[in-house]
Amino acid sequence: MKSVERHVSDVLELVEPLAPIELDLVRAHGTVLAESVTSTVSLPAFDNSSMDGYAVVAQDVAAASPDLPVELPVVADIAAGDPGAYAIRSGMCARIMTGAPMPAGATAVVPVEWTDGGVARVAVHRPVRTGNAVRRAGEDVEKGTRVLRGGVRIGAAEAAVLAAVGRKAVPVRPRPRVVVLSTGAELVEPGEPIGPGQIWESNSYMLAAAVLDAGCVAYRHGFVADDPATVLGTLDDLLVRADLVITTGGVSMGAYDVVKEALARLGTVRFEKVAMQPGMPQGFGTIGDPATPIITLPGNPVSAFVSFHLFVLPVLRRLRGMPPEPLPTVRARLLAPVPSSPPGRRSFLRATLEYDRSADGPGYAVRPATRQGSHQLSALAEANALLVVPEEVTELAEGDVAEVLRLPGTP
Ligand SMILES: Nc1nc2c(c(=O)[nH]1)N[C@H]1C(S)=C(S)[C@@H](COP(=O)(O)OP(=O)(O)OC[C@H]3O[C@@H](n4cnc5c(N)ncnc54)[C@H](O)[C@@H]3O)O[C@H]1N2
Ligand code: MOO
Repeated sequence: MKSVERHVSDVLELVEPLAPIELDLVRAHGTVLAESVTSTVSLPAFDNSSMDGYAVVAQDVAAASPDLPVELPVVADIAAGDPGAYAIRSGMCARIMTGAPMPAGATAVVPVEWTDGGVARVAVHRPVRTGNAVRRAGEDVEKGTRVLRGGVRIGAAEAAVLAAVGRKAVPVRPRPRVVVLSTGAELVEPGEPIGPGQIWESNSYMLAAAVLDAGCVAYRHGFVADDPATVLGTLDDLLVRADLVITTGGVSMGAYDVVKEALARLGTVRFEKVAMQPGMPQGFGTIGDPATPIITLPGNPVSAFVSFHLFVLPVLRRLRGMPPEPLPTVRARLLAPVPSSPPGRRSFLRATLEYDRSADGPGYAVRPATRQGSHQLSALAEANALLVVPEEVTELAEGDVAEVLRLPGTP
């Protein structure tokens, strides 16, 4: 059987980062910057006050005290946004607001709280250091320097710095468009009546949500029945929308394993067994012209979920222009044993990870769920992590330390 690592590197071969497009800042949220951004301006662009108060020559108020305040005439009143070119000399001051440009000649700002707040004349009660409450031009960003590296995801802070340096649009890699298609004759849309032997379809909802959580656009097609011609026809119609297609179901050994049957004929999709539990039967390749990458996940819901997080997430990261990292890993002490794990296959057990302050010192602790079946969605919904049991390990005792993958969206 194929190793997990080998399968990750094989599926990653399917894709390249998407070609950049120019997007308005509002729409760029959640996309990934395609190249570094250099500022054409300094920030702040001009010396300005960080407080409401009075711009002074610091030496003028060096002797100021509550008992012996220094009184100065106020020769200007400068608000934020004031375009005027003001200047002061020793022996005078200007009232100034936060963000307003410093008048030429001033060396510090006295906060209004240290004065009597006068309008024509002001009494200053305390001395200030040179530079007090002054934000210098360029102390945040120097003109010509890089403010963001290519490859960063545009979130709140990134949007702020881009706007602050005056950028309206940026080159980004767009959100990948991912088509999700389930297969199976037993499937019924949730909300519809259900008959004998039927189940409500859940994989396409799960995967569409996981795709959205991964910063991509999801097209949930729902499901098609177990008929190769229908599967191929449906896929053909969906390809125009897709940077990646994900299917679930129909990849194992069954008599009606429709995805395998339909796609194996094309010769561009490989079906293999990966040495893991759950998620053993996997397929990947390309379909259509131009070739669109496709990853076919097993139908068991927990198997599809685990496979998505191990194999599809790195592919989506690469499409977005990010390093195709695996899920973040921590080592954690087991709070309960793992009685058995299949030899030769790596188990990914649903588990709850918590930060623990036990007598042995603080660290992570992990509790494997009791229901580990590939169909047991309730345990999956309670889990925030996947506990990894290596191929050569068949059981773990309480207190053993193991590797744990943190699922996205967990604190
Ligand atoms: N003889 C063998 N049987 C099976 C093997 C094997 O090696 N030999 N592998 C097992 C493993 S492991 C898995 S995983 C499954 C994978 O099967 P398929 O990918 O072919 O999936 P299906 O047979 O279509 O469905 C499996 C299971 O999941 C339910 N399912 C499918 N799609 C959905 C959906 N969209 N929403 C909710 N539930 C879904 C389906 O009803 C089945 O119960 O094969 C094992 N068998
Ligand atoms: O490997 Mo399957 O994916 O056990 O359920």
